[in-house]
Amino acid sequence: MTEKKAFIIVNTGSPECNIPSIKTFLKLFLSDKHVIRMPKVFWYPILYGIILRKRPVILLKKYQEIAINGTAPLLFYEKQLTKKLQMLDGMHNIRFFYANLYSRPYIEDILQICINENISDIKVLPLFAQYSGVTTKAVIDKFRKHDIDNYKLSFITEFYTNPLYIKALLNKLDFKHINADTPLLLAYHSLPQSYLKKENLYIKQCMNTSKLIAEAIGRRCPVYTVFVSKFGKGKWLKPSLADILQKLKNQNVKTVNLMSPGFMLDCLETIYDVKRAAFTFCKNEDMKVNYLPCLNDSNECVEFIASLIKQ
Ligand SMILES: C=CC1=C(C)c2cc3[nH]c(cc4nc(cc5[nH]c(cc1n2)c(C)c5CCC(=O)O)C(CCC(=O)O)=C4C)c(C)c3C=C
Ligand SMILES: [Fe+2]
Repeated sequence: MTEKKAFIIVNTGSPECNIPSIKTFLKLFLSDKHVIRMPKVFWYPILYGIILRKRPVILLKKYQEIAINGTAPLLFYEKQLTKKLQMLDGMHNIRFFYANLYSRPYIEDILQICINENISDIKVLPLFAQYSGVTTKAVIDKFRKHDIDNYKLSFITEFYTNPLYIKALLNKLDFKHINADTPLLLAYHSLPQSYLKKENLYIKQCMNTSKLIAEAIGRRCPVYTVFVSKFGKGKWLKPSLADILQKLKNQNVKTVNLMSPGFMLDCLETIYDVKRAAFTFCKNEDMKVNYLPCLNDSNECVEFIASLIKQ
């Protein structure tokens, strides 16, 4: 009998556009020890007393604004990407799934399907190009917690050096707009500075991703690494997107290109904290911003993931 195989792409997830779903999503996200490293006795009063009361209302409006056909963009693209992978030639012996850390379908749900269907070889792709304890490790630990005898479990991580990933990102750039006067800003999710001792690898990998992109475009324009989506108080990784836009404004720069290689799929963070934040700044300052979407369900992204499966 041939071995049954599954390939699972995994992300943080996104809630449905209603308050209870957003509350559950935030509760799971912000109770995860990979994400919040403060002792629970100090953290829970803030989480339950303030965040879970106030933030869902603010987020509901944002998720409603960015929804695609009523669905959060991250969930929309995960579904599309999985469908396109399943339709690829030569992949009919593999079942493709998407799963999430903090929203439906949860990792546990997909693992249960694999068990029910006697799938014994499971390959997991956490959709984070740069390794972080917050994201990649959270995915690996969740799968390992449910590890069961008699099935093979493997992970594909830290794929930022993969030439097909870089090629897929480059494909988003319009080379007509790449010149010495038009800086390219590359956005990655920020982290609290207090995490840096353990997360040195993450920063190095973000910087190296930017270097690989700069080299691939022949250093034809200035390239800046920026960190976005600071959450709460305290010091986070810098420079922020706002810091660099202000610096470029002071240098009289008129146009910038902007993309988010730290995110495979467009989501609240890329649409609000990257795209909208830059548009708002540039509108006020009379600058132009070309926002380049994430890889999402593009053919180049499908081709890149297919190459990982064949490895
Ligand atoms: C301390 C809090 C957080 C850390 C650290 C953090 C790191 C981190 N996050 C991503 C990717 C995503 N984050 C997303 C949403 C999100 N992130 C946090 C908090 C931290 N993230 C919160 C509270 C939320 C929920 C939304 C909000 O309240 O602003 C998402 C999904 C967004 C969506 O569309 O639903 C992604 C993806 C990375 C890569 C990362 C560190 C490397
Ligand atoms: Fe986040």
